Parts: sequence; structure tokens; C-alpha cells
Amino acid sequence: MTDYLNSTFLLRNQTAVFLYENFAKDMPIIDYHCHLSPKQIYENHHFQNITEIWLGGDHYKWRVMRANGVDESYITGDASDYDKFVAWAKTVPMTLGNPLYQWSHLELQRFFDIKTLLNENTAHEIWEKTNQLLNGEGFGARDLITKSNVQVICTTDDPADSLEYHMKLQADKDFGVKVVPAFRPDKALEIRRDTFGPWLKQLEQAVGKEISSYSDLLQALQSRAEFFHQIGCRVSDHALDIVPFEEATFDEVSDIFAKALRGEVLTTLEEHKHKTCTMLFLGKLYARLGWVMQLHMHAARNNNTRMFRRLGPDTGFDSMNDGQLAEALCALLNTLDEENLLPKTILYSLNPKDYPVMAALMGSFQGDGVPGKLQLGAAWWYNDTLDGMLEQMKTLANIGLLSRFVGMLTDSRSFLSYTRHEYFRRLLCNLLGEWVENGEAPDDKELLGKIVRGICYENAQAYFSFG
Ligand SMILES: O=C(O)[C@@H](O)[C@H](O)[C@H](O)C(=O)CO
Repeated sequence: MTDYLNSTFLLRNQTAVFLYENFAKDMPIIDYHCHLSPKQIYENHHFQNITEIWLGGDHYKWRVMRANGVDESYITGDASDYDKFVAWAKTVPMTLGNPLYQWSHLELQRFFDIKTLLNENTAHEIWEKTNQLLNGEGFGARDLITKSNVQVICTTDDPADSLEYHMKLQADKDFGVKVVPAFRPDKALEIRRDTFGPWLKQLEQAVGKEISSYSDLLQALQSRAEFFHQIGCRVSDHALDIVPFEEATFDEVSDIFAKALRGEVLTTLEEHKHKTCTMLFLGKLYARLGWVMQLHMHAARNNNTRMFRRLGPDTGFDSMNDGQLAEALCALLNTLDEENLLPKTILYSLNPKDYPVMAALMGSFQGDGVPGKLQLGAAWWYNDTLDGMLEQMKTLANIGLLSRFVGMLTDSRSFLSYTRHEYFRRLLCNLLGEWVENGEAPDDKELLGKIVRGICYENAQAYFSFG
């Protein structure tokens, strides 16, 4: 059997190998979007076993286990951790072709030095070896981050969050990794969801005052954003499953907010007016703070009502929205730009049909002397696959500037997912290497090295200015 995932994994030509070894492999990681727990980082959480760290919250794995016919009790149910791991081990061979197959073995190799293929027959030995290591020194959350050469971690945080653990981490001079929050005010926009009322109470607690008007809401959001800024936040994040754009006066939206506070049902039009007005307020706020605005668009979340009632969000029952994007997104960006208050913005869509639309639209708003002011976001979720990453990079190269791309992120809930950066860096170097060896690009190692270093690290360092 060939040495699986060997040193030239995904590097199919000599130029690719040279670029990866000399310019990509050792660059630090700036993980500017993830869902890791700042509490677990602060506490250097030690994981009981491989099931906790690998399967504890990873709905990517849960989805393929379901598709493989595994009973829910072995996924999110009450089966033992060992039985859940065996169920995953039985599934892994069936994932061949899905990046989970490569990621799983890459993680076993990079963190546990295990080169054995995971399957039902090897499950027990791998369970034993991984748990022995996890229960020893050097496998706490902080250790895994440090081993992965991570320099910055951007978690995903609600405006009402106390940021207790971010502050504790920043006071801890023994931990050399910067852990900063990202401002994710989705619940402020989702005015028709039943989460809105309870969340408003949490926000009132956080700002120490009642929120009884739309003006109060905006003041509270601004106050929290300024607090987040003090704690090092330089990026916001929005899940815009659809991009609404319905202009309305401040008074109209204030009336809509009052109607919601009275518990009255809002129309879709009223919801969209609220979302549009709030997004415009926040976009201008981000521009004034110098933040980056991330828009995660066209997810179709929580499709399975029965399972949503049972398990809640982010449990593997999401898919892609195939709606239209161009007009509303252009109106949002243009309205902000007209006041010279369009922030640095990263556009993600869960539907790759939107890549050329977003890449072309970006070109209408680049400028202000900021290289890559608008970014085509890294291949997201169902697209962070070999094909998806290549499609995103090729679209950006064809329509915009790949050289100014701020590169990969893990977007993960697992501390073992940093191998996704390696996977991406290998793909990037192979893409450039193929262009060189096909004669489509010059064999100019200085230029190629500058571009590779930029996409792997230097562009993100300059773009996010985390300090
Ligand atoms: O940030 C998001 O909305 C998504 O990334 C979502 O959290 C999803 O669960 C995910 O992690 C996809 O990688």
C-alpha cells in the first residue's frame, strides 16, 4: 500500500512540491472564522477520548453517519463513546471521495502519528492509542492549537456574550495565541424567530438597560460592538440565508420593532425592512470601527423539522439555498458605498453557483487603497472539498485577484481541524504548480512565493489587522 497522505499528498508536480515546502508549509495560521469554545481554550480542556474531540460536535461527520445508515443513538444519542467511535470507524471507509476520509486520516497522522487506516477492524487499536495520548500531556485544547502553529483564532460570538474567557485568555501571558471574538448579531436580525424575545432580554442584561425601541436596540448593538472592539474584535459575521433588501424609513422600522415587542406577527416584508435597516446600520458601524464584515449567504438551515425539534441547530440538517443573490447584495453594498461606509467585506455563499456573481460584483466596489477590500470567501461548508476549493480559487483568479485572497479558515468546532489549512495549502500550491508546468504561468519563484505566502498568511495578517 502506498504511503497514504505522504509528503507529496495533493502535490502532483515538482513546482507544487517546491512551493509547498518553501512557502506554504511553515506559515502560521490565522483562523479568522471558527466555532471553537473560548472556555475550552482558556481551560486547556483535556478531552476524555477520541469520541469527544472528533464526534462531539462535528455535524459533518454526523451527516455521513446518517447517510451510512447508522442509528441516531450512535450519533447524537445515548450510545457509549466507544460504540459511537466504532460506528464512525465503520463509516469512514464508506466516506471515500468525501474530504472527511482524507481529513480523518490526516488528523490521525498529524496529531497521533497513526498511519493505520481507520475501519471496523482497526477501531479498537486506534481507540486505545488515541485515548492514551489524549489522557496524557500535550493534548489539551491549547496544546493542539500550539502544535498547529496557529497565531490567531477568531471565535463566533453573540453581542450579548460576556467575552469572559477572551478577557481571561488575553490576560494569560503564557499563551502566545491571540484569541479574539467575532461579532455575530444574527439574533438581532431574526425578529420573527421565537429566539428574538429571550435574546433581547440577554442583550438588556449585557448593556444594563431596557430595550424598548428600535433606537434602543441599535444603541445596544453599538455599545456591544465597541466593547467587542476593546477585546480585540476586528471582524463581524452574518448568516444571511437570504439577502433581503427592502428600504424603509427609520420610523417605519421603529413601528415594526414596536409591533414585534407587542408580540404581533410580522409580515415577511416587515422582517425584510427590519433586516435591511439593521444591516445598513451595522455595516456603517463596522466601517467606522475598521472591521471586516463577513456575509455567509444562501444556507438553507434546519430543514428537518422533526430533528430540529429534537436536536436544535447546527446538527447536520442544513443544505443550500438556490435563490437569487445579485440584486439585493448589490443594493446592500452600494447603499453602504454611497456613504463611503462600505467596510472590508468577505462574501461567502453556500451555493457555488453564486461564485461568479459575487466575484464580478466585488469588482464594482474594490478600492480605497485596500488590496482585496472585497473578498470572495473561502469555499464554505459543503464546498470545502477538493473540487469546491479549486472552483472558488479558479473563479477568483478568473474574475478577480487570487493573489489578494485571505485564504483558508476551519469554520470548525473541533480542535483537530487545523489540517484543513494544510489541505488547502497543498491544493493552492498544486494549482499554481500546474499553471507553471503547463506553461500558463512563469516559473518565477519569487513571484510565486510572494503569492503563496500571501494567500497562506500575509494577506490575512494585513487585512484583519488583529494587531
Ligand atoms: O457559520 C456558519 O453559519 C456555518 O459555518 C455553520 O456554523 C455550520 O455549522 C458550519 O460550521 C459549517 O462549517
